[in-house]
Amino acid sequence: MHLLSRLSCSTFRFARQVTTKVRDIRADRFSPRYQESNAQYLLRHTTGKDLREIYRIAKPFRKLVFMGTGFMIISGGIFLIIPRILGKLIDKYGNQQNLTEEDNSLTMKIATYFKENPIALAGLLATGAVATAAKVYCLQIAGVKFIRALRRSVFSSVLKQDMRFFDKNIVGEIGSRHSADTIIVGYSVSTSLRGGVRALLIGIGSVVAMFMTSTELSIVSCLTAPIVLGLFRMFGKIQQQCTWQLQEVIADINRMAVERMTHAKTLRMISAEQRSIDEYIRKGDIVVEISKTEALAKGSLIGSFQFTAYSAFSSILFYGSHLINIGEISYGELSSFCLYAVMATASLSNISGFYNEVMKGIGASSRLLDLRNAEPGMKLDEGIKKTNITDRVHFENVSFTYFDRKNTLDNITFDIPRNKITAVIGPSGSGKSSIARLMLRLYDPDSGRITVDGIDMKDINPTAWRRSIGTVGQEPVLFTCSIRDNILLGAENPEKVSDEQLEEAATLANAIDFINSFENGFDTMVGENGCKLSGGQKQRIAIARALISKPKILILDEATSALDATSDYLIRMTLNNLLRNHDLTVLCIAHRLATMQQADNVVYVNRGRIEGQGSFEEMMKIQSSIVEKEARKRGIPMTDEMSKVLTANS
Ligand SMILES: Nc1ncnc2c1ncn2[C@@H]1O[C@H](COP(=O)(O)OP(=O)(O)OP(=O)(O)O)[C@@H](O)[C@H]1O
Repeated sequence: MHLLSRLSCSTFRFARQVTTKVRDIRADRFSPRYQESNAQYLLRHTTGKDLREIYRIAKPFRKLVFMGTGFMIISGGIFLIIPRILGKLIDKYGNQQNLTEEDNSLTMKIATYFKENPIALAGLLATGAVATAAKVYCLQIAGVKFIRALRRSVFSSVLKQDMRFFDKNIVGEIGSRHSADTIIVGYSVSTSLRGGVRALLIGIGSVVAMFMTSTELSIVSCLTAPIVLGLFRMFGKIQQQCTWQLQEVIADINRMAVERMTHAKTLRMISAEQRSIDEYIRKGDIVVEISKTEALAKGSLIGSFQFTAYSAFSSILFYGSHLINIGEISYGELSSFCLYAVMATASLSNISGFYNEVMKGIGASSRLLDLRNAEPGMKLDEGIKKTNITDRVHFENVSFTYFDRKNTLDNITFDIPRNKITAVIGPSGSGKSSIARLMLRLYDPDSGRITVDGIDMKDINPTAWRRSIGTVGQEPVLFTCSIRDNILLGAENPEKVSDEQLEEAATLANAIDFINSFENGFDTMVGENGCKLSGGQKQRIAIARALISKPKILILDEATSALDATSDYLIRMTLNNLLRNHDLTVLCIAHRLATMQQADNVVYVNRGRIEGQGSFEEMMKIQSSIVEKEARKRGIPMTDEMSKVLTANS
């Protein structure tokens, strides 16, 4: 007893040290974001609602789960009965001295039958093996289907979020969650659930069989149960904390690795490879550090468990041989008891693994369900389906601010009339692209309103509206597929677009010559984010993508900034032709007034406010006063050269 109490005291002391270590790692290394994700936080926030939701996602595959569980019961039952049969056979055919009475029990009859028909015993074992294989198959497929359903719902929910969601969240990390966390949840609902339910069934079955075989020996074995449970509780908790922390750090490492590998060219240009490698190694060190603590907790748990189990076995054997001597039990019964005790011990260890995996799965699922259930502020497909402009788009006292920023646009009022080119010019960071984003209804204004032919933009279906707009952004984004597929992404029904239409869009965008110069023409792969193309080529493909659906509205945000003077000129001519021959309304964003000669109306934006608007000629007249005002604001002496600044590069 004294030894036991000393042992438990030192174990508690050790556990306290490990817990403190975990806390220290957390405090030193993690931002509040990580701290929020610790075990208690996640458990507190994992509600019955989450579990019900997991059940709802898994519901379509319940047939497979039930079949798997059925096969598990069959195989578990077969393997549970075997030790009992073997024990009976040892007693009957092993010259047993203490067997005084004739055994007419059902188990003995079954044992005798199998002794006389060994092929039937082999058949029973084979049935158990087939049931095990079927169980693994059913539950594994259920797990894969569950992961697919969970991923699908998380992916579609993330893609349907409004822009403010993406401003607030780190996309790389969401990507990592989407791939890693779904696997963890899927693993816990399939593999660990399979192992856990099996361990639970076998564990309960073996304990019942132990009591049926010898109550006295069972009581002796059960004396160690509180120690085992205490050990599980202590070390299991530490292990859980480490596991959750590991998930957080690994998500961060993945995000960083993908980002740095994607931008390897930029890293090379700024010679930041080694710094990135060092950062990666530093983060990897944190993983090792947490893993060491986890391994220490795991090792201690297994070691103490082994110690307790062997002590219990020694007691069973000592006490069991005493019971044989006094004729309380037989050799066969002691053998059966030992086999059941081994099974119960193995189950207990499996149950602890299962508990850890399920806790891991619950932690991962609560984060995934948060993503899945996030409600977008703006519904993608609700509202009036407006797809053209009959009069004008009107910005009326519009103010707008991004998350964590102040006054991006401040009380702006201007018009974008139908069939005209409206240019928005102004210095960098003045809010020009934000106007384009509001026009696309990527965001809604904080105050004021934007109307299209008198209809408030907030009542317009964003998807239908955006489909009617062709957009070329400042940094054209291409996807990792062929030139053809990149252009077709702009079409509502790509399968209905003919090769002639594709070539027409490429010709209008002045892209056809370079596309034809490639060996595979439109089927040339553009590489990750178009890395196999030049900036100007990417921009021209983006212009072709914007033109493929023959939009009624075009938004060009510095759309020709990466083009040479000739390509720029040719595209401007194309737009002029389109304007003349088609019903086209254009919002064009540029830094310099000089590039906006074709504009019907020019709006000058500075620091989120409109500081002047009028025709190109009118704006040319007032531009030097704008530059002068700006120079005065910044305390720069005005020179003749500066008044030409807006016309530079014309
Ligand atoms: N997603 C965002 N979240 C927070 N702030 C943003 C976001 N996008 C832009 N901003 C900020 O809003 C302001 C206006 O940005 P905007 O992109 O509209 O400027 P711009 O006039 O188009 O600049 P540029 O000519 O350099 O492209 C800037 O101060 C910018 O830092």
